[in-house]
Amino acid sequence: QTGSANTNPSDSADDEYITSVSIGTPAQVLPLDFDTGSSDLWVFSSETPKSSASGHTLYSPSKSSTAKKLSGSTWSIEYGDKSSSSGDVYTDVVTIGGFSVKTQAVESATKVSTQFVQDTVISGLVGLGFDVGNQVSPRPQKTWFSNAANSLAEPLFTADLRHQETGSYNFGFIDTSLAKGTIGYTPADGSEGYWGFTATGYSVGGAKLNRNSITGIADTGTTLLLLPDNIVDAYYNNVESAQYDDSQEGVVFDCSEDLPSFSFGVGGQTITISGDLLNLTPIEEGSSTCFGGLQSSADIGINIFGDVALKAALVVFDLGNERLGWAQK
Ligand SMILES: CN(C)c1ccc(C(=O)NN)cc1
Repeated sequence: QTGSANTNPSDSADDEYITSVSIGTPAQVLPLDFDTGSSDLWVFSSETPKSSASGHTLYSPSKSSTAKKLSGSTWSIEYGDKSSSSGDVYTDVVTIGGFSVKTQAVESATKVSTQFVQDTVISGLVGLGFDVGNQVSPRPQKTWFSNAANSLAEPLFTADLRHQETGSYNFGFIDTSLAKGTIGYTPADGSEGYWGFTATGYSVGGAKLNRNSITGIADTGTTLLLLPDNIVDAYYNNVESAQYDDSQEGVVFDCSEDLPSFSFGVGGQTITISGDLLNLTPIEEGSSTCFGGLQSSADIGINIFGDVALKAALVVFDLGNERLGWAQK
């Protein structure tokens, strides 16, 4: 068996990617953010305070004949950007891309931070990280993919995120036609719950790869490519108008400037992110100052290959072989 779901950028900056997920009987369809950087499936629900829930599509367990309360279980999660949510837990049928998991832990939010309240284009997250990262207590729950893996044709999924166009999450199969290059594989370290890996080097503007290990995570739930300062500086030294903007908390530059590409080595392949993909968006509507897709990871303590990097590739999240595959797109 397999599953295939379309995913769409949430806005003109490709801030997030939205995928429709069906929960319960009859089906309640919610727009969710697939997140390989976390391991909880949580949703805005009938239990979310009305003032926080306004504008969001809600899951109502009381209206689902297959919903069951997971008594005594609660959850609480905080993300890298300090956003957070918490609540209680149901089990219900969850269908993604035509593949159904009958008894999936659906974490219902009784509290959500302002970042989520304001982000009305999504009604929750689908964690696609490793089960060790699940935040349900007293008994951690499995992710949707972990529950599905044994029934899928192959225990893997792929992410094909695109700039301003529809992409896909495929489960149980690899559609190699989505890629231009060969898929290069490298070991994945799931011990922290993330899809951790090590890139072998980087280059700016098509130059020869500087060999240096960059350990980070492949995170569909993070917008930016976040790397060490020495690499960020090496890149922006090639962007004449680049400067650090305190209010924006990142490097900005003239939108009219042609940006160099940025490449990284992984699994024996080189993934090249075009300059266009590295110009994320004007800092404000109509501004001629643009915000960079590559920013520093110094304040986070972990390097994150977020959507800016993932958009340049077809990425294979191979649980069965504990490895990540990358192919140029
Ligand atoms: C506030 N929102 C929508 C978030 C979504 C995802 C994340 C995240 O760190 N994922 N790895 C943080 C915040």
